[in-house]
Amino acid sequence: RNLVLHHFANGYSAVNGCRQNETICVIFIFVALSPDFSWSKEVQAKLCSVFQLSNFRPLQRAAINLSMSGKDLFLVMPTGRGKSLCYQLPALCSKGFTLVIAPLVSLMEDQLMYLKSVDVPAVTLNASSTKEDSKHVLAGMIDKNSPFKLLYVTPEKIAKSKLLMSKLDKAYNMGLLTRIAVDEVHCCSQWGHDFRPDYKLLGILKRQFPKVPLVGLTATATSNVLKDCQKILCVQEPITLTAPFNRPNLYYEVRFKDNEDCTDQIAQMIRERYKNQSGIVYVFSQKDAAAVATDLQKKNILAQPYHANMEPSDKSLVHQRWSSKKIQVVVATVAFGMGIDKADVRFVIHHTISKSIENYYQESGRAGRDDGSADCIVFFGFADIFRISTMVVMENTGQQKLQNMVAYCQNVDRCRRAMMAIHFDEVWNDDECNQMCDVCRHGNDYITMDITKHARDVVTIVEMASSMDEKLTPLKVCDAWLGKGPAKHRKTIKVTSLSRLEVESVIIHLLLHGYFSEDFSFTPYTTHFYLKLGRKAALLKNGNHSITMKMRRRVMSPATVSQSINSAEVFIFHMQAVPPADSDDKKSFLRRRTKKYSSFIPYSQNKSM
Ligand SMILES: Nc1ncnc2c1ncn2[C@@H]1O[C@H](COP(=O)(O)OP(=O)(O)OP(=O)(O)O)[C@@H](O)[C@H]1O
Repeated sequence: RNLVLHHFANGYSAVNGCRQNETICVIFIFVALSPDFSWSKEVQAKLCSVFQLSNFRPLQRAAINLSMSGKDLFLVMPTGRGKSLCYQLPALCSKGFTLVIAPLVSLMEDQLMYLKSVDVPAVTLNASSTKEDSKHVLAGMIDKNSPFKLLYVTPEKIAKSKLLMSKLDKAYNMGLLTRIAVDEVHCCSQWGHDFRPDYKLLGILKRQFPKVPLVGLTATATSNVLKDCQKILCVQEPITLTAPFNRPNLYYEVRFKDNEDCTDQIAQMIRERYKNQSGIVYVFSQKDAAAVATDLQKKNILAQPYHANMEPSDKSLVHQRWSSKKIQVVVATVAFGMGIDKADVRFVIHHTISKSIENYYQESGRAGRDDGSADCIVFFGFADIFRISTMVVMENTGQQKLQNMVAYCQNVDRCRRAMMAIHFDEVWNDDECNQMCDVCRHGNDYITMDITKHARDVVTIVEMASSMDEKLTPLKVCDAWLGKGPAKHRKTIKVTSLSRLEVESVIIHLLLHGYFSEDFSFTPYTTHFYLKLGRKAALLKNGNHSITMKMRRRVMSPATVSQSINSAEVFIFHMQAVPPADSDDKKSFLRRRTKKYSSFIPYSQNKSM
């Protein structure tokens, strides 16, 4: 047991979400790490001769051995680490065939193309299969000589095709249905980031074929999501293998959008820093995909849009052109995702924040699959928060997940990996980041501000509006506070001296901490987001209540920096010099220095790669 724990402690693997006795689970995995099973020689030989790989990556051997020995398994492994091998190799080393459930036809086609290239017989049954193909596949399922080793189907097919279920039944009774693999298993759970209703019906597989081992694969699932998947799939006591979530080669950074459009900045980065390198720019909507791609093209960048509303042939053309480096950048909505297996993606830039940390981890994880360094940069814009908030308004935990993503972006003092680790139930030691996030690299780039007075002022604006039966969008609150609102309000409002970015940061802080909350209003065509007083707003009536927030120096105007004169660390960290004793000199000294902060060199350009 100590040996196993030592192995885990060194990052090779981890176990969680196990309902079994932990010791038994650990022993299973310990045993599974052994290279001495009856199938081990064949597995090793086919790894080299068929898949042309020389070694297993962490957890692959354990997953394959557990699956070969008939255990039900959940495998949580970061995107691009080689989950597919964990069911493809066992399929090849067993009699009969493995049934693979995958969410997208395009994903299956990519897999089939790959398997064909390595001579592994695999077929698919989906809505676009011809009659002839379907007939051939259905006959093959009950052929003792198994003409294929893997059968890919969509969950819809399982739910809708009685013919398929009856053939599976026959194959089961003949002992030919050897294994079931459920790819992107988190799609079963409504709590996951990509729920698909047809996945909910997959419990039928374990109920009908209880003796067939099932492996569920995903790149991102919290233990709660996995528990939900276990229930939905009717799997009694699966072993869960969780690879460490960390991708040490990815550099995480958040940049503030200081005006609504950050496309110029993105274009500059692509032309200079990422010259001739492949990447993805994720955007919020189909309209944004087209607009940003056009903007980049105008700047002589080979970019093309990709979104769900395009013809399938156009989508695969963009994918192919990008994979073969005919274009440099895909400007995509989240529709460009599952099944993207390009190894040398050097940057994933989010033009708009993702709707949750899980989504962000997954989307940004498409960078650096070859283990080379890659950048994951997200542009954090005030207005985007509310666009996304109205989009996820019907989702169960949509607002909470979005708030976590916003907190990730607003954060200035915690390692970004540490923030992600919380979502994957991992304990993270910040030292291990190795300065591969903007916070760890520029850790002291923030000031703690007392924002109590500011909070009172802005809360009063919303309170006043509400007493006049007026609803204010967050943008209107900003404008009003900056003295730019309708003339009738100006006399009563205490205009702030904060800059626009500071105003936005304070409002976000108050929203995240319950001083404001969201107030949605629905019309037949759209959903509006208004700010209303939150559960903690009343605390501000108490003279002793105070609120502090940490803010990046770069975001702060000279006025604010000098307001937070308590920030002796400003002098120590940045100036490495003793500030003038005289307070006027001190202020002008600060002003000079702050000017410098606002012209910070972008982080990723600052790093040596
Ligand atoms: N042991 C290995 N050694 C080297 N490369 C490997 C190994 N196993 C898998 N790979 C390669 O890693 C790449 C990603 O594999 P795969 O598509 O299975 O990842 P994945 O974990 O399923 O990712 P996703 O979550 O995006 O579906 C493939 O190109 C595959 O050939």
